[in-house]
Amino acid sequence: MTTNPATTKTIEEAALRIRPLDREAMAEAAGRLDQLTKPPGSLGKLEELAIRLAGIAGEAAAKPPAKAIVVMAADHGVCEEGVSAFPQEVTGQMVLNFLNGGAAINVLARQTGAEVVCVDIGVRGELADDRLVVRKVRPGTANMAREAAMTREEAERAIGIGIDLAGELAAKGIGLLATGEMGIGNTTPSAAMLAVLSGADVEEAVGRGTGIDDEGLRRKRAAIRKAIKLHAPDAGDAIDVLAKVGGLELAGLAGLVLGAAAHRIPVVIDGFISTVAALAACRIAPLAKDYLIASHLSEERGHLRALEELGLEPMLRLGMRLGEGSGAALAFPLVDASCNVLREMATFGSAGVSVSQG
Ligand SMILES: Cc1cc2ncn([C@H]3O[C@H](COP(=O)(O)O)[C@@H](O)[C@H]3O)c2cc1C
Ligand SMILES: O=C(O)c1cccnc1
Repeated sequence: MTTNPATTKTIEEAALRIRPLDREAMAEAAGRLDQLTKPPGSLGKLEELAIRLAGIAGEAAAKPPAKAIVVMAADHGVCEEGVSAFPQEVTGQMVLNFLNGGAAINVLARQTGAEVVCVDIGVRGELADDRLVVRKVRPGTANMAREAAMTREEAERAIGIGIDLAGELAAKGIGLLATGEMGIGNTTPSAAMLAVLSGADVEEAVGRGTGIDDEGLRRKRAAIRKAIKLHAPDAGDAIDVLAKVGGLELAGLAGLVLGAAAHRIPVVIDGFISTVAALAACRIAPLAKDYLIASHLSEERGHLRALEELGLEPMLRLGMRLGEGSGAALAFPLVDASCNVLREMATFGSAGVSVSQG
């Protein structure tokens, strides 16, 4: 398979730039949390998050960060196999909805003052709109049940786009990123990737996505089994898996995770599709895992398995199965809460509150 040395280098450099968390800053945050006017550990996951954010930022009490949700949009050739409850043109139609501010992600982002950055990384057809970030690698993937979804070079280019975008947003002052996606059919490549990367049964990895019926579910499983058999993706090579049975937005989001971690920026991961993209990123650069915050547990079958594969525990369980970054946006206030607890709560000493007797 051909590769482009420049893109291969972008990925390698980002992976090499990812550093372990700052243990000193984490110890300082943990020490401070124990001095605050509350029983030790009583703020549960907020405390764990505060400690990890300190390790990412390299300082114990950083301010709530400026936030952006990157919604990567792309089409999927595998839709020909009848794997989604919705027609493929909905991808482009929803991109316009995002740009006009009418989608669920726009509402949820507005509530937390987050920016939505919508990227065309592989939508079929031209979407002419100044507000759209156009970085199209190709107009949709090929049907993986018949041929590889894309070439390795294209997968690497899509990963590189995500890496570069994280860098551009970091340079603009964004301190917290979230993954979002739009791509009719994309739960199919996500399930295929999960099956290959985790060794899970196709049955365990595949869910109903937008709500396909039993017949559709059978077609979806059959398409995935056929694609895996046909291309035999190498489970030890996440880029091979992305190229053969993945998607352009999945590759772009894997790159976003790598780029964010390289810039010491935490990334809030949304649902099933986003988690599979993050899993691919962590197979490329395992240290990226410490920069991930799992927002919610999606209803989509396979999501729990994907989270377990990463060793992540979601903060919310709301029965959602939308994607777009919707669950991630809902977790933003929790990130702010953990920052503010560390910065604003009084200590036992400063407030004159008696400490524990044992
Ligand atoms: C109107 C609409 C808005 C969406 N927003 C996210 N998705 C979600 O559904 C799709 C994945 O499900 P499947 O693999 O079954 O097609 C993705 O686009 C995902 O982002 C949507 C789906 C629809 C129909
Ligand atoms: O969890 C998700 O991200 C998801 C689930 C179903 C459909 N679209 C997205």
